[in-house]
Amino acid sequence: MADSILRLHAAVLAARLRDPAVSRTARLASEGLPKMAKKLAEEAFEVGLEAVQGDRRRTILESADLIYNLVVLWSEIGIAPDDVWREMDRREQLYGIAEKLPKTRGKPVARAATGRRTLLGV
Ligand SMILES: N=c1c2ncn([C@@H]3O[C@H](COP(=O)(O)OP(=O)(O)OP(=O)(O)O)[C@@H](O)[C@H]3O)c2ncn1[C@@H]1O[C@H](COP(=O)(O)O)[C@@H](O)[C@H]1O
Repeated sequence: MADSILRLHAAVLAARLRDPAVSRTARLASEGLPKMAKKLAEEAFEVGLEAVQGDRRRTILESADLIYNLVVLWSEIGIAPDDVWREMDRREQLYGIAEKLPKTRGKPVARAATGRRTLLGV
């Protein structure tokens, strides 16, 4: 899936330069960030709606639309997939460590270099 999103990101960057009359991506780019944000929110809602209605197939279709609109929005503000992958890796390493530590008051704790237990301020 990561490769698909990388290919989609490259295609979106290229499509932004095309004629808005023939490219949806170029049209979204010409309409600007508020329109992109609106479309992204709409698609997120549609994913949830189809899932609640039990329509697996349409949930998959709407999920692909959601990812497309997310990548279009990323392209508008200079976010590349790798930026998001790095954050996901950071969380995995952080929470992965936390999973091995006893939790206190519902929050994971981490053992500081000094050996003192501290709450993860995430
Ligand atoms: N991956 C996608 C992609 N996914 C979804 N969509 C568009 O997003 C629409 C789904 O959102 P909506 O249901 O809101 O669409 P809608 O019903 O037409 O609603 P409106 O926003 O038009 O009112 C689909 O009808 C597609 O037109 C996509 N359009 C383009 N791509 C890819 O983006 C790249 C650039 O393509 P162009 O934008 O066509 O140049 C190519 O690699 C394409 O494959």
